[in-house]
Amino acid sequence: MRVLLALGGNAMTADGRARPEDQIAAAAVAMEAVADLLEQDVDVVVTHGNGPQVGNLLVKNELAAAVVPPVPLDWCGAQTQATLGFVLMDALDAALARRGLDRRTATVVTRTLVSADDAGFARPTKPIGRFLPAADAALLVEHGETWEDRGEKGWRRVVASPEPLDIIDAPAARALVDAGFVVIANGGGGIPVVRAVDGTLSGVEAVIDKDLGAALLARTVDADVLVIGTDVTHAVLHFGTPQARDVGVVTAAELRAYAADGHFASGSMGPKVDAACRFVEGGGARAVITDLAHLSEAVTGATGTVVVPN
Ligand SMILES: NC(=O)OP(=O)(O)O
Repeated sequence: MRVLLALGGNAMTADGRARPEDQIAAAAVAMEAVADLLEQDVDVVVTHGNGPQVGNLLVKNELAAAVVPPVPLDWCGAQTQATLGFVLMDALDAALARRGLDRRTATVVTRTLVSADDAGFARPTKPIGRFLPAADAALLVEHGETWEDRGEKGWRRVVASPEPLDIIDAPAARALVDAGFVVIANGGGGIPVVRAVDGTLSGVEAVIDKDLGAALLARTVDADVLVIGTDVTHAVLHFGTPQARDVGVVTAAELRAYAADGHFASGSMGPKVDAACRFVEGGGARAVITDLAHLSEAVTGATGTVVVPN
């Protein structure tokens, strides 16, 4: 069995501040689960989010712009692929060594094609970086940024998030998987690039949704199961109300109907549900949404929100 494991950027950052020590601790938990699966002869490919991390890098760039040249958002995304790849490889190598497993790990810097005409460029939807109180966010809106009320945690900056169309570097990831490497690829949904009429690629300032990128990568590497690791054990109906109810085993059609009824927040559970449905609608056997502590059980469908074909 081959599994694509998508780790949430928020789940990797404890309180959302994305301190290095929190990310290292979360990577250790997640990579123990990966090592468990490898020990059971399950083939694992890993991808990860970068929302908190790429937002923090953008702020550092902006604050330091008078001192050193700032870099664009797609460069920040590329930097998060390298940093999180490094953290995950260190954690995975340690977990493999404890079990005496002889596997090599590799991170692929991954570009993902988007359309320059994508409606997402005109309407920012992807939450990144830290949460702020409404008054602080209002000041940044006056400076031209787009911020959105994200509920009880506060306001969060939103940026363009075009649809992922093609994972340019999937062949490299696939070759490494086939050669026996445990591969980390398409972090942050991939570095968004557009193709000019002459065929050349160039980065664009956006952050792709990593769950939608994961659904595409999972099909590209022929994964049987997509597991989306986040900070909750299940998708929840009537979230935050006395009627709240975990979603267990569900068909893609049933889950899409719940989504159409407004049960899942945009930029949060919404894209995870969409990605899970896309994966099974495209031929995947099962997609599971759960937290980092339940990753290895989730692969068999024993826990979490388990999305199955209609
Ligand atoms: N790129 C992305 O979707 O990251 P998060 O999962 O951290 O929001």
